[in-house]
Amino acid sequence: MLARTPTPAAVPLDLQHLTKRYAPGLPPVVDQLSLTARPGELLTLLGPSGCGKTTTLRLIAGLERPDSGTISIGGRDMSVPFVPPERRGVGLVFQDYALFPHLSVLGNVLFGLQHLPRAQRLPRARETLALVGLTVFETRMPHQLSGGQQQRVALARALAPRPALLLLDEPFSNLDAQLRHSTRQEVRGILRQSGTTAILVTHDQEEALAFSDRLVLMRSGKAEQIGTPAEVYTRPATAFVANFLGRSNLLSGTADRFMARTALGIVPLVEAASGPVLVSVRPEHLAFTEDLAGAEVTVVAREFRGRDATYTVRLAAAGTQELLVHDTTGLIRAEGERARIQVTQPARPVS
Ligand SMILES: Nc1ncnc2c1ncn2[C@@H]1O[C@H](COP(=O)(O)OP(=O)(O)OP(=O)(O)O)[C@@H](O)[C@H]1O
Repeated sequence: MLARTPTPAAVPLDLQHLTKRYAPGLPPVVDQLSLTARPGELLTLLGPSGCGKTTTLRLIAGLERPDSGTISIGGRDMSVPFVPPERRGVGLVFQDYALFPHLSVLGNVLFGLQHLPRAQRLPRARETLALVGLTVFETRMPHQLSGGQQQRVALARALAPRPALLLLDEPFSNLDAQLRHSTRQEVRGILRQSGTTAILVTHDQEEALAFSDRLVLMRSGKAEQIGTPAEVYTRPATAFVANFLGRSNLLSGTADRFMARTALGIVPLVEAASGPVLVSVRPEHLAFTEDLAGAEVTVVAREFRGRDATYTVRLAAAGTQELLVHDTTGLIRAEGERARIQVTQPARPVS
């Protein structure tokens, strides 16, 4: 890739109590959403289908008007008076790259630069193509490029005007698994290099964990939890977050400070709690043990993946309760086999 080209300082986004209903009387699809993106941050809106991710992005872009709440981009209020999409300094990249088929790669990137003085357009377009590593393809037509290359052209077209904020709506979902992975890493590198603040929408938890500096876990239009991927994964605030981000075992029990009594025995807790509690234990935080203090289980099913395996086990002390145990020892256990398991890391109480 060519040398880094200077771009203006990235300008953050601030949403306060943003609310949007598509029809009066219906529940809001974006509900009192407040969040702030830091300069240069890659922030992901993650959540199940219909939770309001795309609507939030459309509100930020100015393609929808909020019912209440405020949007400010680079410290500038977008709501009163309403700032139209083309005046927001925002770049958009969608799922279907939507390149102009009759324009070359260079032509596609130049298209968004009509507002610049003529002499600046070509150098800016070429500089941006260099940033995304497509200089040698500038005369190609879109149909002569791979899906990943087309997506990089779409990114270059959105980045060329140097937007204060880049909005990416499921931009990798049309790519096959391998290309998706590499394109995602490339795009992440390009955004980092250009210092762009970006908001990504995805329903793919692995993508959100790999791409983001912080993620916003959305549910029914609200932010259920905001944090770094590690924070949200290791310390899910709610059972919904624990289940949505990776697999999780939820156990009910009774807490007394940093311990909870559960069907698995005494489980240490990352934070103090008291009384009835639900704890989230990741499958990788459970292990088979020879220790007689371990909880008795019967192996119900095995998902063998070569390097590791996930077992479904039934707890002897809890009737039908089943747990997932991630195992990296390589020791194969048969279905129906009896074994013991223990918790290897403190668990998190969730609401
Ligand atoms: N123009 C519209 N008119 C009425 N309802 C809409 C409109 N656009 C979206 N909705 C509804 O608003 C809710 C949120 O939609 P939105 O597209 O924001 O969700 P999402 O989280 O992006 O979902 P997905 O991951 O499936 O794209 C859904 O119930 C959807 O049906």
